[in-house]
Amino acid sequence: MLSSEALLQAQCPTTSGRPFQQSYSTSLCRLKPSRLQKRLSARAVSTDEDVDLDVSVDKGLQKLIDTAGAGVSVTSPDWLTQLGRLWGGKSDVPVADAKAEDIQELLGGALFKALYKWMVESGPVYLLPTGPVSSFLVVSDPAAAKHVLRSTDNPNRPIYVKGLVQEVSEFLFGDGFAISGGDEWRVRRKAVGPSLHKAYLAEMTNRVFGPSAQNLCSKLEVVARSGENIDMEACFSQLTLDVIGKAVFNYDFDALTTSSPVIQAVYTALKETEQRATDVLPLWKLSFLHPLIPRQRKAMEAVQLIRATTEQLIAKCREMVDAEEQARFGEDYINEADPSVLRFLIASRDEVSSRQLRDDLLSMLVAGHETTGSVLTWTLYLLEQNPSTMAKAHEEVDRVLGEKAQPEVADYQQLKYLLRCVNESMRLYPHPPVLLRRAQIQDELPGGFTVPPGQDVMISVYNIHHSPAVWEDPEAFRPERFPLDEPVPNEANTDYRYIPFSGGPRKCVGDQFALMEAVIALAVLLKRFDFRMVPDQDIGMTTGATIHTQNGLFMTVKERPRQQQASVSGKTVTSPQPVTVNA
Ligand code: HEM
Repeated sequence: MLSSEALLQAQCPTTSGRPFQQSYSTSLCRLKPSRLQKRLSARAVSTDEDVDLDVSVDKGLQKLIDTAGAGVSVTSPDWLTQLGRLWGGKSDVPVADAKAEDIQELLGGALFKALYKWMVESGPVYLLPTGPVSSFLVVSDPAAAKHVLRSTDNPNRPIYVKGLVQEVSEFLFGDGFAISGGDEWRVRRKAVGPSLHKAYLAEMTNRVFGPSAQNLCSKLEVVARSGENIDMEACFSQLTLDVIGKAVFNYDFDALTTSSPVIQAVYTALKETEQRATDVLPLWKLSFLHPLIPRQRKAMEAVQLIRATTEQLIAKCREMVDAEEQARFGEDYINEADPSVLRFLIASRDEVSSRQLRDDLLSMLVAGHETTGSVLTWTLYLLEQNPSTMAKAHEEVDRVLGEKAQPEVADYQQLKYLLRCVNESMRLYPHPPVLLRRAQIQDELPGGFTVPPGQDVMISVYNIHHSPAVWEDPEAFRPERFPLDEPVPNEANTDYRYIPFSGGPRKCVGDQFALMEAVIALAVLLKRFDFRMVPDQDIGMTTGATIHTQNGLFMTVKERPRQQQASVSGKTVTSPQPVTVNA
């Protein structure tokens, strides 16, 4: 295997340190706006030719707007590449040869796949022009990714910030700590992080992860009896909303049995953040236009729904916390009736505004829902596609669970192979597939690339995880590449070759929560059922912050032979207990 440094040197000569963005902006500013707009309109591509707009914007711009609120992003048509070449100065950083047709077939699909193609052509560090005054420095090298991630919001090395992520998702996360930076972020992260302590995760295992998965089993039982098929991606999205609702707010969305508008709202809002990041003309920056643009209207409606839900839940919880409980607050504080993150934060008497609390909790709701849902979707898909791996997973689940219908914490620790299946699935399908950062000052990446101040950097986790220079046989689903007697893979023990939860100070705060939730859900489901893909299905791939299928993941479900299943009446089984706000 090539080391990351060797890969950099072999494929990418060093740059002379030209400030990329500055050279684009100054050069392009010389173009008359009307000419520029004409060019943009001519090249803009859309998947929806019949966009129905009730706004009076320029015809050419209409194609950039997606009334569906999902699916259309426009990035780097080839004239921008040519401009990149023309005004690229003396820099040796390769400019991606992005052709409109490369993008066209991926629109509404998996745009991050184009990043892979350009990595193969241009090397692990290249420049991707994305607009008249913007570009991304795309990084697909573990050493460079490690450097950037560890220098983000690092008080000792404050080089990178979230930058564009903050700009494009502020409408959703507001003051939430997932997008803030500097001291503001540090204080909030210190307050929220401890809420996910070990005792809390153990409590979640028994009260939330297992019982919620059992609720999904009840739904699947009906499907198994009828012989119909079911969209497992939708099921996992419902399951993870139920889990995060109970874990963060002690609230049961009951998404598995009633349709919850929050699911669509979260998807619409996340898709909007992605679209904002890749729009050639950032109309979203003109907030006075929002009421006139259907896509923006939809996004704002989605955010209002999520905020209103969060505010109601906080108000209910505030009423319940009394002084006695606050006095009992300690590092591993758990309220027996309500062990939620919300209760923890209110009981900690954290001096924080209602808005800050709302946005922090909203951050956790959004960050912890779709991500785990997508991990479950792709893990089940990969297991179904690889029968020998599925057989090993079944064997482990049956052996470890025995008569139990759901694992306890000690069992979770024994479900090592299933955890490696989840780890490997997150290598092949990382959520999100790219991480964004912005350089605040000039920097130099390992390998000698100079990053000018203000440069947006896109770390392609997907590329790192799929690069043949980093992984042997990268496209194969092989959980065995992470041996059971070695530590669970993470960014530190793989030297940033494996970064599904990011790394450095901004690493995911819910990584252990998510792994436990996913493994427990899969164990409960595999114990009970056999899953088969509906034949001749084109599941496709698209993104909305996480990697989704395009058409759902339809499966038939069959109860496994009785002797392998748990005895639901057995003493070891923790029966599902619905969590309610008033509990
Ligand atoms: C498998 C599921 C999950 C995946 C793949 C995932 C992935 C990530 C990644 C990659 C980041 C870092 C983004 C960056 O560096 O720009 C992140 C941040 C974050 N995640 Fe997760 N996450 C998952 C589950 C969760 C859960 C369950 C929660 C909450 C309980 C959560 C809460 C957060 C928060 C609050 C942040 C922001 C942290 C900060 O900026 O300090 N995530 N997640």
